[in-house]
Amino acid sequence: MLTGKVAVITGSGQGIGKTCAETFLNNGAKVCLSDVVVDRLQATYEEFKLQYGAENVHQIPCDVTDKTQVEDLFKGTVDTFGAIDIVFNNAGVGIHEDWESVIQINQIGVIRCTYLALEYMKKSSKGPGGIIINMASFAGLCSSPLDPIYASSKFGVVGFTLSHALHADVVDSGVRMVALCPTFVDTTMIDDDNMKYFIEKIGVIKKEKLAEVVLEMVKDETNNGKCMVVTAQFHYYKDDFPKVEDVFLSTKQS
Ligand SMILES: NC(=O)c1ccc[n+]([C@@H]2O[C@H](COP(=O)([O-])OP(=O)(O)OC[C@H]3O[C@@H](n4cnc5c(N)ncnc54)[C@H](O)[C@@H]3O)[C@@H](O)[C@H]2O)c1
Ligand SMILES: CCCCC[C@H](O)/C=C/C=C\C/C=C\C/C=C\CCCC(=O)O
Repeated sequence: MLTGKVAVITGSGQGIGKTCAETFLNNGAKVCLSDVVVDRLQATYEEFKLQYGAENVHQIPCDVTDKTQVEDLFKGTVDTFGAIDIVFNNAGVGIHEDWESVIQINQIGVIRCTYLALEYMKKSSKGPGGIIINMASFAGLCSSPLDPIYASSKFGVVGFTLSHALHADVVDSGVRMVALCPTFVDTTMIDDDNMKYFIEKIGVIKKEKLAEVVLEMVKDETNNGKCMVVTAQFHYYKDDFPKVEDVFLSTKQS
């Protein structure tokens, strides 16, 4: 159970973010919903307020590419619920004509939210500690020619999360930093003819199943610096990323 815990989820007006919000609420957490699309956010907020009570759900519109809005998101959550224990940096876009905005939203947005959330969560700032889950993708672990920019943004999230988890600012902060790499999930993001071939080959993860894995990640207090891979068949922590000291210590000098 997550009773007494407070979660912030970016991009939670629909899709994976909305389903994870529902799973957190069902497990006793208070949730601050957030999205750049305000009418979608409002509709989800109204739905959850009826179901879970106004004391358990809050909404703050936020574009993760805007520093002031991200600051207002975390400050507003603390003002409302008193603290932040869980941040799910989920907001993202798929295939998009403006490649620079994909990097801005999917990669720089995650980095910005991580830095600002940490200020409210780390124990040295009298925060409660907790977990920051950064949404990447299986496309952040392998070459995927369908959209090199999307893949690049997600490789960036994996690299940032696994590296930042080991940084001095994080290791003693009481905050765990974890990356999430699912294959295709049943949201409108994958409504694209170019993906049909791949989807037929590897299948689709149900949002509800992914949300259960996210819940498992929240409850696992030993997962700092790990990367969770989720497929339609199974999920596991990928543990074969070399650390920089492993690379140098294992390299024979000629
Ligand atoms: N659906 C998949 O197959 C899949 C697989 C792996 C990873 N992902 C990742 O999961 C995340 C959620 O995707 P989804 O499938 O639920 O898609 P979705 O389109 O249903 O949801 C994404 C949400 O993010 C919001 N958003 C977009 N830009 C934003 C911004 N600048 N600021 C704040 N919110 C913004 C959207 O309004 C939307 O509500 C994304 O990061 C995506 O890359 C999706
Ligand atoms: C096996 C990769 C599954 C990635 C799912 C993903 O995050 C959903 C993304 C939706 C749109 C993004 C655009 C590109 C798809 C990325 C990878 C497809 C893999 C196929 C390939 O290019 O070889």
